[in-house]
Amino acid sequence: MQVSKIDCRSDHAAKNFVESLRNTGFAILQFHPIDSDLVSQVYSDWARFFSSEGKHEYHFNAKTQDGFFPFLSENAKGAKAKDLKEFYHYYPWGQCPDFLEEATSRLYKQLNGLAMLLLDWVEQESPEAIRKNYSMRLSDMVNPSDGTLMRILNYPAMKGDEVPSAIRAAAHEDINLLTCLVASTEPGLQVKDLDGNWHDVDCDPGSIAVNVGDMLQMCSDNYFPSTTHRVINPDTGTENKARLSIPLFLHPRPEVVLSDDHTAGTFLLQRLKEIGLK
Ligand SMILES: O=C(O)CCC(=O)C(=O)O
Ligand SMILES: [Fe+2]
Repeated sequence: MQVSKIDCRSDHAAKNFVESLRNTGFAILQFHPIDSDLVSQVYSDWARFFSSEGKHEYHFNAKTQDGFFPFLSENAKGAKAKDLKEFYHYYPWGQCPDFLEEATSRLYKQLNGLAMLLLDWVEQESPEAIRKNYSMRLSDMVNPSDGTLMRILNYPAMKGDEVPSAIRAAAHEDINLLTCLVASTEPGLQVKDLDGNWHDVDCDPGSIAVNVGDMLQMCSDNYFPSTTHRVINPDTGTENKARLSIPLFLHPRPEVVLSDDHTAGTFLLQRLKEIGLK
């Protein structure tokens, strides 16, 4: 299983992108419009945040879910051990340290803009029989939406005393419609094929990985697969560095209908309970 790399400048970008989502649940974007200097700045600013004790003053709000989630807060659905990560949920309306606000909000806006284009590509390239299941245009489900969040993740260097079964991010599927993941500066992301084998996602620094979440799988009647993925631990020695990554999770407004059984709101609540965040 090889996740395709898409040149966003190509005339065939939309078709190739959607074909890759359909086949693997993932696509890697190259030559995309996200400003790489901004990405570098956001990474170095947040590395500073995670290395400071001040981070604990921004502890997440359990009701609104914005803020800092300390190390070992979250487990993947059904996983016993907690993931070896700490992270921050950034929403434009939520709490954010002053020194991070300007660059972080700029990156949020850029990623959100890219995501609208990608949803239009998905819409345009969906077969008519699938498109008719969408309760509205896909981009209208999330534009605007207070639920879309940017997660800044820090996987600290391994200390050697971790629970043996714990990994950086245990196998999971994303809950939301589509995820735009700013490539990490370190490897580790893997995707699972239908036979249960794991494959490295060859996501060079500078690229953006995009993947289908459960909500798009649901509203496309399983046409697009919400593929299982995980982040594995580094080898010990020189490979053992902290790893940062930044996914933007596109969440429709709560009242948006996804299927006969679920709105985005009811589905999200069910999943947050399953992963220990509610
Ligand atoms: O860190 C990564 O590369 C992936 C993170 C991820 O899959 C998630 O937070 O849902
Ligand atoms: Fe994920």
